[in-house]
Amino acid sequence: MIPETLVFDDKNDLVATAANRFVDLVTRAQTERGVASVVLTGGSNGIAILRALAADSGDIDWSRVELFWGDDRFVPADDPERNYGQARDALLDHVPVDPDRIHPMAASDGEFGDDITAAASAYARVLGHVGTGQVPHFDLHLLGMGGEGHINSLFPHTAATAETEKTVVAVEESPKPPPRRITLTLPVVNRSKAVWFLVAGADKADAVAAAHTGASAADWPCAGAHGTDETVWFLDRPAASRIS
Ligand SMILES: O=C1O[C@H](COP(=O)(O)O)[C@@H](O)[C@H](O)[C@H]1O
Repeated sequence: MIPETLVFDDKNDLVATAANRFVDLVTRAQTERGVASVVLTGGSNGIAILRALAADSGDIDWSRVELFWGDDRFVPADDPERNYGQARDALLDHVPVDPDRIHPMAASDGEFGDDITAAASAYARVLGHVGTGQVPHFDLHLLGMGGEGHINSLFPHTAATAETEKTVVAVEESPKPPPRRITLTLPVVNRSKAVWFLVAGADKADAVAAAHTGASAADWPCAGAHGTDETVWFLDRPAASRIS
């Protein structure tokens, strides 16, 4: 399926448009299936869209949204690096989400202590136990992206990016700090109906171009992610500068 690529003059417009489409997609999923399932991401734009939704989330019924994370940093719960904590500050503390439908990854001082492998396995069980007993076909998976093309905590030329069986893996030596992370794998990302990339900045232009020209996921992990129904790239002009 050909991805949809939207280019914005202004990063604020990128975030505002993605937030509006988030509202449309989630309310449509709720009308069709009752509950909408969404995978959140960290990073600058991943958190900016949550702030926009805290200000205006239209007709979303937050009690019927199931929330997961694509990755998180394996640090103490109160560490500002936690994607979950940032999502709480930006959105979750401001809307009436059902606490039973919020599924964060474990922190390094949580119930699995410092055992990151146990924490990753536990998240795989969480994915399997919500709803149908199978890993969900998420309605939406949001993705930020690094300049080297990483998505979630899937970095180029790593075992995590090459994983084809496990749904969730531990990353012990992330090239981007902090080094210890938990991440969904590409087979799980690609079960999502919609995959949206939220990308701004000239430092991301090479990775955007690689993903648009059929690069390998090993070289550019972003190139290996796509939705079953739609893949949308929300780009600012500098990030889009190397695609025609
Ligand atoms: O480390 C991470 O980085 C990416 C992208 O971050 P950005 O600030 O360059 O947009 C993010 O999507 C991922 O969840 C996070 O753990």
